Amino acid sequence: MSTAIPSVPAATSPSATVHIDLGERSYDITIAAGLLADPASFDGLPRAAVAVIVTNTTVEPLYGQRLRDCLAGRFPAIHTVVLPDGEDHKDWNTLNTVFDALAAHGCDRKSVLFALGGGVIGDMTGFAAACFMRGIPFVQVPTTLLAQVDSSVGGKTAVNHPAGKNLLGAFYQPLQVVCDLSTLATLPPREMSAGLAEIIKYGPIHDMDFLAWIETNLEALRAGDTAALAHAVRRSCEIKAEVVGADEREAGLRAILNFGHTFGHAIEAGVGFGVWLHGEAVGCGMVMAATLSQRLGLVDAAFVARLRTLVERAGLPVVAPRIDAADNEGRYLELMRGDKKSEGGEIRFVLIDGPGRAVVRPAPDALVRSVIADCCAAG
Ligand SMILES: NC(=O)c1ccc[n+]([C@@H]2O[C@H](COP(=O)([O-])OP(=O)(O)OC[C@H]3O[C@@H](n4cnc5c(N)ncnc54)[C@H](O)[C@@H]3O)[C@@H](O)[C@H]2O)c1
Ligand SMILES: O=C(O)C(=O)C[C@@H](O)[C@H](O)[C@H](O)COP(=O)(O)O
Ligand SMILES: [Zn+2]
Repeated sequence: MSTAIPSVPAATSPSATVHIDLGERSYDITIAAGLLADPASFDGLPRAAVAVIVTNTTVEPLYGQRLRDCLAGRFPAIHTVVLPDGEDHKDWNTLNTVFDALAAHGCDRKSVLFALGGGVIGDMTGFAAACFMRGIPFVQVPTTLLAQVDSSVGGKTAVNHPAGKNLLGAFYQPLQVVCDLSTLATLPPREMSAGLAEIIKYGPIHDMDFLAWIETNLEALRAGDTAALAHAVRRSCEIKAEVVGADEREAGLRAILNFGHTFGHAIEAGVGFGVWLHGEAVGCGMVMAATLSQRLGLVDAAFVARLRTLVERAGLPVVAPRIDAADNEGRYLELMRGDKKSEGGEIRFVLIDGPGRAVVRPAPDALVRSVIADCCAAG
């Protein structure tokens, strides 16, 4: 029996280049297994005296030398800055240690930074590049699924603040994004699941055919099948490039990429950064946002159930944590009022108003409270 959606589309090539066009600037996202074994992967880059690789204690022993070997013929001096691992280190203090290293290594405006790691390293390196000498070039070399399908593309860079997720940051684009799919072979299953959350996100907000493809290919993706991963990374980057190309600085459309994040960021901050992975919080946040969409009459119960089932199948939590023993709903609302999409203290949610279509709008507090109460673990 044949199905309408093949398990991996015949057109999927093991390698692809996605172009992101931002008007005055543009860059390529190259996707293939083995890019870190080939110096030609970095052929488009300018030559400079100094390159600095920013990575962490987990990724450096896995891929640091491969990247240094790739860059050796291009940069006379290559330095490596190894940061502590974890979302709880995505902060101003750790960022400051990057500035210290750039100054100590005599970096100038032509020096090139390389972000080698997941989204935490990518966001911090990008922000460091945006700030140092008012802006130096940087390259994204994402090594997690989440970073390859989302964080390395589009130029949002940031660190966290105790008052909120990604509160300090800049829009600052990389020169190039190099996604070596073979790095995903060492990624723990929990981190693969976290990446799947951001892949699933692209379905409800933009492409229901892609959602159906993910449903069919979920086991292959979780097993690390290269052809399936190549398609998921390519399609995710295509959608993100299209959205960011239309609205680089989130004046409007780009906010749809925040589906699941209003609730999700409240979860991350509420339980403490690093306790729930970003992708876990986004997965659960998407179920909460879809539930709110249903209660506003925008989608039906079957849509919410379909999304919830997929999030659960991806190995992600679908029951939200309690974040305050005395006033759980109040604490969620308080954290969400500090979200970057809020206006005048009014929370604006990314909601689904039809399969494959998102809208950004406020919702009555009482309704939001009912969603939090029903989606959270029992007290
Ligand atoms: N800028 C954006 O548009 C954007 C988009 C989505 C998420 N983010 C941010 O990205 C961060 C989450 O990124 P993440 O999920 O990649 O988390 P992460 O950067 O913490 O990486 C996850 C874990 O995997 C390890 N790791 C990385 N590559 C590995 C590999 N190949 N093999 C084995 N282990 C590896 C890391 O050391 C870390 O322990 C959050 O801070 C989130 O806010 C930013
Ligand atoms: O690129 C975007 O735009 C996104 O919103 C992608 C999100 O997945 C990502 O987590 C982003 O960092 C969230 O940004 P924020 O502005 O809500 O902090
Ligand atoms: Zn995200």
